[in-house]
Amino acid sequence: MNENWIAPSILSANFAKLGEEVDNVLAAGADIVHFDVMDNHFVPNLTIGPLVCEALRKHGVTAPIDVHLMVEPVDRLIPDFAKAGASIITFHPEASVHIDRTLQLIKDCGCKAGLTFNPGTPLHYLDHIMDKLDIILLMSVNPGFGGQSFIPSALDKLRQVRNRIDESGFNIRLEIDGGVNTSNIRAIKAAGADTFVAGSAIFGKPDYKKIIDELRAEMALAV
Ligand SMILES: O=C(CO)[C@@H](O)[C@H](O)COP(=O)(O)O
Ligand SMILES: [Fe+2]
Repeated sequence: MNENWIAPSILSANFAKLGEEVDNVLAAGADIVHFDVMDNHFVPNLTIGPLVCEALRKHGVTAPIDVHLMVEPVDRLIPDFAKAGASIITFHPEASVHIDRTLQLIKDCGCKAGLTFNPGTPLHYLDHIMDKLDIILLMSVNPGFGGQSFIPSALDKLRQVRNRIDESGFNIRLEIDGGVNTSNIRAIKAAGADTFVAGSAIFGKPDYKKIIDELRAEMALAV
C-alpha cells in the first residue's frame, strides 16, 4: 500500500452505479474508500448506512472502507458497521457521551478507531486518548455536504496535530477531509497529513486515474 492514502469520498459518486464507481476509483489508484454517514440530526443531510457498506463488500470491494460517522448517538451503529465490513470507523467527539468507551467499542468490534474534528472543535479532546487512536480526521469544511471550499485554518490545525502525533510516539494516521484538490494538496501534505479525502475533486472529473495521478504528483512536491 502507498504511504500516502488517497480516499475518494463516495458522497460525490453516482449512487445509481455505486459499485462500478468504487471499482473505477480503486482501479484508478485510490487506496481506501471514504464512506460518509449522515443522519439529518448531527448534520443537516441524510446519506447511507451499513446496508450500503455490506453491499459494496458483497459486490467484491476488498479495499479498506473508511466509515466517517456524522451521527448522534454514535455507539449503536458501530457493531452494525463492523459486521457490514467497515475497516476504519471515525466519529465526532460531540456525538459521543463517553469518547474512550466509543473508541474501545470500535476496537472491540475489530476495526481501526479514529476521532474526527470539525473546524471549530478544540483539540483538547485528544488529551488522554492518544493510545486508543489509529487515525485522527481533521475536517477542513463543516460536515454535511461535499463540494465545499477548504477552510485555510485547517492547515495550522494539521501542523498542531502532526506535532502531537510525533511527540506521542504512537502510530496514528492523520486524515484531512473537505475541499481537498490539486491546488491545495501540496500545502496539506506539507502541514502533515498522510490520508487525503477527496470527493468532488475526483468524482467531478471524467478521468479518475488522471486526477488521482495529478493529486499524487502535487503531493510529492511538498517540502
Ligand atoms: O465528510 C464530508 C462532508 O461532511 C466529506 O467527506 C465530503 O464528502 C468531502 O467532499 P469534498 O469536499 O472533497 O467534495
Ligand atoms: Fe467525510
